[in-house]
Amino acid sequence: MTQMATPIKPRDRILVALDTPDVDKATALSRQLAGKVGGIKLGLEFFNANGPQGVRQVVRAGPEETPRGEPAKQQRLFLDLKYHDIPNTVAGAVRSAMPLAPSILNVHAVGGPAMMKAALDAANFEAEQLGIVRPMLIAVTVLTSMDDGDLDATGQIGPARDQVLRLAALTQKAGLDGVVCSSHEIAALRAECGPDFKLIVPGIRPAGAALGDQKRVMTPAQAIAEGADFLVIGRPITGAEDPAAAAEAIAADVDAG
Ligand SMILES: O=c1ccn([C@@H]2O[C@H](COP(=O)(O)O)[C@@H](O)[C@H]2O)c(=O)[nH]1
Repeated sequence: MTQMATPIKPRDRILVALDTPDVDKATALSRQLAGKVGGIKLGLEFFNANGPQGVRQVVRAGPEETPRGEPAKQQRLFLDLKYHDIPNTVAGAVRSAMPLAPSILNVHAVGGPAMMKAALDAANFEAEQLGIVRPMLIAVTVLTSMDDGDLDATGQIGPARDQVLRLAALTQKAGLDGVVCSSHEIAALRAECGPDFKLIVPGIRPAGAALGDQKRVMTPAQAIAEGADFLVIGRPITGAEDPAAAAEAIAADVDAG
């Protein structure tokens, strides 16, 4: 059983990537965005600068005022540390991350079945020890910054879509809850892996937004229409002059779609 089994509103499917080393900036963004989107994602840039203590500070930053003065709800957290190491080391990393009570935790699928199973066992064991719900455990397939040519250069067998499907099948067989994929693979993954397999999708760009280093992209409304469970969106929100307004515009678009 994972933390997010109930149906949710489209805007609650948006997780904002707070890619910054600055804990005060991330905290302020988290506070501004609370209630507008479904949660936040903290990754390598933030974690390497601020560690678990920084994560705690940011997730506790709810809206400054709640409608009836009740305590602010903790933000949903995707802890995006993309573990990829030998099974014993990844299991240890998962155990160490669990006290942060993330909603979503991830590994790289290319780490293989034994590594993924070790991560899952560690998450189950530690969740029981801590008396918390196990986070959704997902695996990264092919990074959304890579196209078929980039994949060839690494010696992996492309095209990207085939490699994503292969790694997703491996992930599902290992018992994990879903994958990180691009919007281009959603339809094929739904057909192959079924409706309950979670698809977490970065590489999201509103029409006309700068792609940056992303190569396999789609707009937020299109990706939701394709069937993404969660969208990961960073720079189009955090790089905007008014991040709260940018998040609200994207959320409204997604709700309308
Ligand atoms: O395949 C992947 C896996 C992870 N990411 C992460 O998502 C965000 C995207 O940020 P943008 O600013 O919207 O490009 C970022 O934190 C990546 O580390 C990904 O992009 N692709």
